[in-house]
Amino acid sequence: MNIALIAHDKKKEDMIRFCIAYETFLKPHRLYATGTTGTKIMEATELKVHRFLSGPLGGDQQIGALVAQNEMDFIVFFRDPLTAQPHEPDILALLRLADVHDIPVATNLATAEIMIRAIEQGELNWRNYVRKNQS
Ligand SMILES: O=C(CO)COP(=O)(O)O
Repeated sequence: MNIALIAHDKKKEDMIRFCIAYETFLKPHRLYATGTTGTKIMEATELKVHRFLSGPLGGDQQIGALVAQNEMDFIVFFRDPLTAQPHEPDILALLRLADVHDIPVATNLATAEIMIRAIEQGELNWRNYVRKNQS
Protein backbone atom coordinates (compact mmCIF):
# COMPACT_ATOMS: atom_id res chain seq x y z
CA MET A 1 0.00 0.00 0.00
CA ASN A 2 1.02 3.60 -0.55
CA ILE A 3 0.45 5.43 2.72
CA ALA A 4 0.75 9.19 3.32
CA LEU A 5 1.69 10.47 6.78
CA ILE A 6 1.02 14.12 7.54
CA ALA A 7 0.79 16.00 10.84
CA HIS A 8 0.42 19.63 11.79
CA ASP A 9 2.95 20.95 14.28
CA LYS A 10 0.89 20.39 17.44
CA LYS A 11 0.06 16.85 16.26
CA LYS A 12 3.59 15.78 15.33
CA GLU A 13 4.12 14.16 18.71
CA ASP A 14 1.00 12.04 18.12
CA MET A 15 2.32 11.07 14.69
CA ILE A 16 5.69 10.03 16.08
CA ARG A 17 4.06 7.94 18.79
CA PHE A 18 1.78 6.38 16.17
CA CYS A 19 4.73 5.51 13.90
CA ILE A 20 6.75 4.03 16.77
CA ALA A 21 3.78 1.96 17.95
CA TYR A 22 2.98 0.68 14.43
CA GLU A 23 6.49 0.62 12.97
CA THR A 24 6.30 -3.11 12.21
CA PHE A 25 3.01 -2.64 10.41
CA LEU A 26 4.21 0.40 8.45
CA LYS A 27 7.60 -1.00 7.40
CA PRO A 28 6.50 -3.09 4.37
CA HIS A 29 4.42 -0.26 2.91
CA ARG A 30 5.57 2.63 0.72
CA LEU A 31 5.47 5.67 2.96
CA TYR A 32 5.13 9.29 1.89
CA ALA A 33 5.04 12.40 4.04
CA THR A 34 5.12 16.16 4.00
CA GLY A 35 8.62 17.50 4.68
CA THR A 36 8.87 18.12 8.39
CA THR A 37 6.60 15.24 9.35
CA GLY A 38 8.73 12.85 7.28
CA THR A 39 11.97 14.09 8.80
CA LYS A 40 10.67 13.64 12.33
CA ILE A 41 9.35 10.14 11.58
CA MET A 42 12.72 9.07 10.16
CA GLU A 43 14.55 10.52 13.16
CA ALA A 44 12.34 8.61 15.59
CA THR A 45 12.06 5.26 13.74
CA GLU A 46 13.86 3.04 11.21
CA LEU A 47 11.14 3.74 8.63
CA LYS A 48 12.06 4.95 5.14
CA VAL A 49 9.80 7.80 4.10
CA HIS A 50 9.63 9.62 0.78
CA ARG A 51 9.45 13.25 1.79
CA PHE A 52 7.68 15.92 -0.21
CA LEU A 53 7.84 19.66 0.44
CA SER A 54 6.72 21.00 3.78
CA GLY A 55 2.92 21.42 3.93
CA PRO A 56 2.82 25.23 3.72
CA LEU A 57 5.21 25.12 0.75
CA GLY A 58 3.10 22.69 -1.29
CA GLY A 59 3.57 19.26 0.30
CA ASP A 60 -0.17 18.66 0.73
CA GLN A 61 -0.65 19.44 -2.96
CA GLN A 62 2.11 17.03 -3.96
CA ILE A 63 0.39 14.26 -2.01
CA GLY A 64 -2.90 15.42 -3.56
CA ALA A 65 -1.36 14.86 -6.99
CA LEU A 66 -0.76 11.19 -6.11
CA VAL A 67 -4.35 10.93 -4.89
CA ALA A 68 -5.57 12.43 -8.19
CA GLN A 69 -3.57 9.77 -10.06
CA ASN A 70 -5.16 7.12 -7.81
CA GLU A 71 -1.76 6.15 -6.43
CA MET A 72 -2.38 6.81 -2.74
CA ASP A 73 -4.20 4.12 -0.78
CA PHE A 74 -4.49 5.52 2.72
CA ILE A 75 -3.80 8.90 4.30
CA VAL A 76 -3.05 9.52 7.95
CA PHE A 77 -3.48 13.26 8.41
CA PHE A 78 -3.36 14.41 12.01
CA ARG A 79 -4.80 17.88 11.61
CA ASP A 80 -4.69 20.55 14.27
CA PRO A 81 -8.32 21.60 14.62
CA LEU A 82 -7.47 24.48 16.98
CA THR A 83 -4.89 26.42 14.98
CA ALA A 84 -5.43 28.35 11.74
CA GLN A 85 -3.12 27.16 8.96
CA PRO A 86 -1.80 29.54 6.26
CA HIS A 87 -2.27 26.82 3.65
CA GLU A 88 -5.83 25.86 4.62
CA PRO A 89 -6.93 25.84 0.93
CA ASP A 90 -4.27 23.20 0.18
CA ILE A 91 -5.45 21.08 3.11
CA LEU A 92 -9.07 21.26 1.98
CA ALA A 93 -8.01 20.45 -1.58
CA LEU A 94 -6.24 17.29 -0.42
CA LEU A 95 -9.23 16.17 1.65
CA ARG A 96 -11.55 16.94 -1.25
CA LEU A 97 -9.49 14.82 -3.66
CA ALA A 98 -9.48 11.96 -1.15
CA ASP A 99 -13.28 12.09 -1.20
CA VAL A 100 -13.36 12.32 -5.00
CA HIS A 101 -11.26 9.15 -5.27
CA ASP A 102 -12.71 7.34 -2.25
CA ILE A 103 -9.41 7.18 -0.40
CA PRO A 104 -9.63 6.59 3.37
CA VAL A 105 -8.28 9.42 5.52
CA ALA A 106 -7.65 9.09 9.26
CA THR A 107 -7.56 12.54 10.83
CA ASN A 108 -6.99 11.39 14.38
CA LEU A 109 -5.23 8.65 16.31
CA ALA A 110 -8.37 6.68 17.13
CA THR A 111 -9.36 6.38 13.46
CA ALA A 112 -5.81 5.64 12.35
CA GLU A 113 -5.60 2.68 14.75
CA ILE A 114 -8.90 1.27 13.50
CA MET A 115 -7.70 1.63 9.90
CA ILE A 116 -4.44 -0.17 10.66
CA ARG A 117 -6.41 -3.12 12.01
CA ALA A 118 -8.67 -3.06 8.96
CA ILE A 119 -5.68 -3.00 6.58
CA GLU A 120 -4.07 -5.88 8.48
CA GLN A 121 -7.25 -7.88 7.91
CA GLY A 122 -7.14 -7.15 4.18
CA GLU A 123 -10.07 -4.75 4.13
CA LEU A 124 -8.23 -2.42 1.76
CA ASN A 125 -6.79 -5.04 -0.59
CA TRP A 126 -9.23 -3.90 -3.29
CA ARG A 127 -6.92 -0.90 -3.74
CA ASN A 128 -4.26 -3.22 -5.23
CA TYR A 129 -6.71 -4.23 -7.98
CA VAL A 130 -7.75 -0.63 -8.62
CA ARG A 131 -4.12 0.44 -9.10
CA LYS A 132 -3.21 -2.64 -11.17
CA ASN A 133 -6.15 -2.24 -13.56
CA GLN A 134 -5.41 1.42 -13.99
CA SER A 135 -1.77 1.07 -15.03
O1 LIG B 1 1.39 21.47 7.13
C1 LIG B 1 1.34 20.28 7.01
C2 LIG B 1 0.15 19.63 6.45
O2 LIG B 1 -0.86 20.52 6.06
C3 LIG B 1 2.46 19.43 7.42
O3 LIG B 1 3.66 19.90 6.87
P1 LIG B 1 5.06 19.50 7.54
O4 LIG B 1 5.08 18.03 7.67
O5 LIG B 1 6.10 19.99 6.59
O6 LIG B 1 5.09 20.22 8.86
